[in-house]
Amino acid sequence: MPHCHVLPESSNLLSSPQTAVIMDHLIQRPLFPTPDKLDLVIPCLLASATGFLSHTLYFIRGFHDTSALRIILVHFTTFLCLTGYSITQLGVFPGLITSTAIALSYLTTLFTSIITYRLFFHPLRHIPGPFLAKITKLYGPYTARNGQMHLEQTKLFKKYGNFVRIAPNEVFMLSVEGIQKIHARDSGCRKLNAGIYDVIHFKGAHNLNSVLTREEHGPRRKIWERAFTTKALAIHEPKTREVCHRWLNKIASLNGQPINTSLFSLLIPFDHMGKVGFSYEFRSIEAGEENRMLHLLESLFGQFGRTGELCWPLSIAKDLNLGKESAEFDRLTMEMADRRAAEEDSNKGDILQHFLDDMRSEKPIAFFNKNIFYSDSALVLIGATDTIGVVLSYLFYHLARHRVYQDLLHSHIKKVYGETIPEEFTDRDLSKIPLLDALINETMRLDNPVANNGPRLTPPEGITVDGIHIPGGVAVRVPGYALHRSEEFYLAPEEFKPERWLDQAKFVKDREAFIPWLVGPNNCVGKRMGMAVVRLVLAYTVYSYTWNSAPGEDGKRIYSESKDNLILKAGTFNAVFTPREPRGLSYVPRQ
Ligand code: HEM
Repeated sequence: MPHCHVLPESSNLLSSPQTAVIMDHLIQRPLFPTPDKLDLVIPCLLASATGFLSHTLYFIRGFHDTSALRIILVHFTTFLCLTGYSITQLGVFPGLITSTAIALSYLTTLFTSIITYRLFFHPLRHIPGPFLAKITKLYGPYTARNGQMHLEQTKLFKKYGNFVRIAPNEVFMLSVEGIQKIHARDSGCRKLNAGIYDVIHFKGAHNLNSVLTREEHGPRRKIWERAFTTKALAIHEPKTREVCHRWLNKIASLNGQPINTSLFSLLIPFDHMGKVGFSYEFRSIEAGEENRMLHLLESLFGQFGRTGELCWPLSIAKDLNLGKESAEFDRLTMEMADRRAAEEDSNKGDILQHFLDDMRSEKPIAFFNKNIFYSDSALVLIGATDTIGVVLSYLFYHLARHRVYQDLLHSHIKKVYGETIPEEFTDRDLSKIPLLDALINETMRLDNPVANNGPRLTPPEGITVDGIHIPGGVAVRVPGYALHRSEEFYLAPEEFKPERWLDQAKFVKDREAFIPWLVGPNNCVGKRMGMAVVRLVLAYTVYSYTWNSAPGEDGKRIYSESKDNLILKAGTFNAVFTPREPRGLSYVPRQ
């Protein structure tokens, strides 16, 4: 029987003197060979020194978010090379352990050095703020966890005062002097390396809002301004009226059913910008839902909101062409821009016409290539949809809750109905009605569309605001949402009081603290059009209808579901519209 033989043979083997030597050796050796302790000390010390030096010589200096992919690749490649080398020299396990120990020493020292510096040596250490915000930018996504960064920031100002260190190298402030020091024409603050603008571009071409230098911004802004002169606005206005009539037709067709006014508040400016920007009909008001392009736009804004404006992940996603939706939005914008560029009747007077005129001129001053054209074409939709959308959303809401203003406004606007054009309103006539602008201003004060305003980097010499010195190379902002709700600048700031804009001495403590359009060379280039659209939509609606909260609508969701996606987005609000009496004034649907 075979195993009868094996047993005696193996027992012979086990008892032989050679086997005893081998067994002794095996028992004394550890299961996995590890490098001798002494072998690791010097490489780990060297790695720690490298970690310290890479912080003090590289990471501490400047803005590296746009180099995130390169930084990760360099570190990863170095680790792979180190591991490969260690394995060839020491064998698999000792090699792996050695390279891991070296990497950990490097990273531990790097992060210890970064955290120690940020807490105890950083020039912003005297500015109060949450502990986590002082050591990591990840505090941004943390505040954005519910998509309501604007509310979280407002709370921080209440807790820490008017200057808050919101990230290791970033200060938010509520200050009128700060607005001028950061945004005025003579300010030394710039967008380059300040944060979010650095990562907003189309294949490297920044749009007017995200261009990083004044030299590039100036000529580009000149072209944009041509699209908003009095003459240009007169060409746009009939298109705005058409959109207003489509909105009224839609209300009529829904025949008293509840309408989510926050949804239509987005569809109206989106359709409007299709017409005014591209001479294109989206017809989403008729459809009563977001089309694919608007859906993508909203989803892209949502990404900004969710990441809390943390730039390096956005930069990596861009470098790696991740993000199907972003690519699809770019593709659709290119298609729309190309379609418009190919149209034979090029003299349409829309916004793109001005871009095309410069691009096709003998000596373009700003639109030097197609990517700039695409980038700014996208901005036409981006800049004018959600901004107007949020103002209309909250106007519908406030006026439903304060019905008295609907009737009051109606009594004012009916006087200018048909004054210039039979059976129509014009923006020129409406702009003479103080109550209308007071309602719009108060809505923008309470729910400032661009909730945070973009960051700017302080010049090398720094800036001093309200006696506080902010050193050079720091990202600074004045977030409009929190500013507009501060008791320091407004009486009863949480209340909807349009009268404050009629009798400013009473309720507005400092008029300079009202910045829905921002100030300085980067203020809103579309301000006049934005106001015109909101005035016309509101006037046509109030003239023809009254509206109330729909049954079951408690008005809470418009705030609880609101999102700070760079531009504020209102939550749902359902209202029921009733044709205004007497009958003669009710709306007769038009084609
Ligand atoms: C209620 C409506 C609007 C509001 C509240 C608003 C607000 C703002 C704000 C606060 C800025 C400065 C943002 C920053 O510094 O990053 C801005 C810039 C801009 N807005 Fe508007 N906007 C509105 C309507 C429009 C319209 C209708 C357009 C037309 C396309 C437009 C196009 C732009 C552009 C192109 C910029 C960049 C200007 C520059 O950097 O020179 N906006 N807007």
